Amino acid sequence: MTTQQLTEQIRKKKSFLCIGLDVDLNKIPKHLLTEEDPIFAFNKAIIDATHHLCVAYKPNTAFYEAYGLKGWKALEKTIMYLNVKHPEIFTIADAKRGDIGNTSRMYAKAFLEDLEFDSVTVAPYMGKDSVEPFLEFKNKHTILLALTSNAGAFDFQTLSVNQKELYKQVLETSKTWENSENLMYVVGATKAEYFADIRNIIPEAFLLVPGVGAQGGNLQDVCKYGMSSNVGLLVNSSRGIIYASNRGDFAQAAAQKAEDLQKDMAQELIKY
Ligand SMILES: O=c1ccn([C@@H]2O[C@H](COP(=O)(O)O)[C@@H](O)[C@H]2O)c(=O)[nH]1
Repeated sequence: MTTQQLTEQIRKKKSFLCIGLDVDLNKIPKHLLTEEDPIFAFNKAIIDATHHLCVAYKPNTAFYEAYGLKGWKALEKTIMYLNVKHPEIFTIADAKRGDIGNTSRMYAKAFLEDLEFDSVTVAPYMGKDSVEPFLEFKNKHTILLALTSNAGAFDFQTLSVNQKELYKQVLETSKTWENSENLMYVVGATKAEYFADIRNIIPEAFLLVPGVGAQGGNLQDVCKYGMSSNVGLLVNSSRGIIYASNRGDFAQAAAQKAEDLQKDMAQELIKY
């Protein structure tokens, strides 16, 4: 999917919501545990109830890898279901990969070619040759960790390197890489005061913004400083939506939470 198509979907649905599919078998409704594939059954119900309210889904691969082969199968079924039933929805493999080039190429193939995700999250720490193999895929996107939502972001990302904060150096340097037009960036909603500086360096790039809902980030602040002329934001909520209820009404409860966020987003889209 191109970023232009993504912006069109955002305008059409009046939403830049990304729903995180972080499935924990200890948190899903008990009655689903008797299903042949409880993870997929949960995801399918959530997708069926929410697809009209969001423009992206983001399974965090940790929640699938933790269940071994069964988890990976459930991830494969989920992405296939999305690609067949809702090809207009942007998909993100939140895998946070990155290794020497030879290995990154295999990660890129796994997520962008084999599983056919639209994008994958990648850590910048190993530099240019670890990221460029992901960028080679046409109309696919590499979402680089820039300034993450957790407290540990201040351990390294905001440290000064040659008089510049490291996350700013990541933004600047990554713009020089081959096929850098395929880059998006992760910036946490909990760091809204940094968005203006970030937009000075990357005015139009799409930002994946986790941290509203369970982590306490504020949507209005993110939009005030982070929205670009093409919107340029995908705001993610995972636990705050998918675990709204653990009873029979879980999918409707998730849809209600997603609709609350979508309505707030529609208001923000009018403002900017
Ligand atoms: O900086 C980051 C990068 C990734 N994440 C991931 O996003 C979701 C957030 O889940 P919530 O339940 O809405 O808090 C999760 O998969 C994280 O691993 C992030 O939170 N911050």
